[in-house]
Amino acid sequence: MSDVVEFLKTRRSVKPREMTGPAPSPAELDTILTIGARVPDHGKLAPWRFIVFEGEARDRAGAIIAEVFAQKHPEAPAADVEAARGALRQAPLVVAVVSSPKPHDKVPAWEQELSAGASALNLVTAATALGYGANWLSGWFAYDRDVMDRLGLKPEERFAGFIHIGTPQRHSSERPRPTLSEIVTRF
Ligand SMILES: Cc1cc2nc3c(=O)[nH]c(=O)nc-3n(C[C@H](O)[C@H](O)[C@H](O)COP(=O)(O)O)c2cc1C
Repeated sequence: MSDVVEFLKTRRSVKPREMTGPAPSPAELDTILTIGARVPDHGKLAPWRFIVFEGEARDRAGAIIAEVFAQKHPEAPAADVEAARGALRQAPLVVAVVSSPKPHDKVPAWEQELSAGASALNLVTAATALGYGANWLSGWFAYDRDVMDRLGLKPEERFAGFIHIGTPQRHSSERPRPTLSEIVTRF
């Protein structure tokens, strides 16, 4: 079996709390983003874009997330506000995948959204192939219009997810997978 097949058969996500620095170097990040942009994309519309949160940018984004959370939950305990503030702070690098569908008479928005999902998985796969840990996560703030606006999303855009990337501190245990007989039928 080729190394690539073995890699794909055994790839596992890493929890952000089990990641530490270093983050990918600038050259490695370029490689990861380049692979993220190399996905099936009907009509070559590039219906996705990436926002990189690294270093103190994670704190600026966290301050926005915490502020929106506190406004909407004035009774929330301080610990919950702090958890919101730390949403993007565990991994040293977070890349948001923004689904950015373009009006098109032949390519439905659904296909463009699927392409954004492919892009998110390619980022996870590329980071993992370079020896980093990665995890595709969302969270309430990924769907909150105020957070979305303040992180720079246009009205038609949504987050496909946040890809947390860092150096794994330990090996992730296996996760149950569906058996093929549960998910495969033959027509
Ligand atoms: C769009 C999307 C959002 C996700 N959001 C979360 C999340 O917020 N929290 C979480 O624990 N897992 C979330 N996951 C699941 C993880 O990315 C991942 O699938 C899971 O940890 C299993 O990882 P593995 O199959 O890559 O090993 C999300 C997955 C997708 C596709």
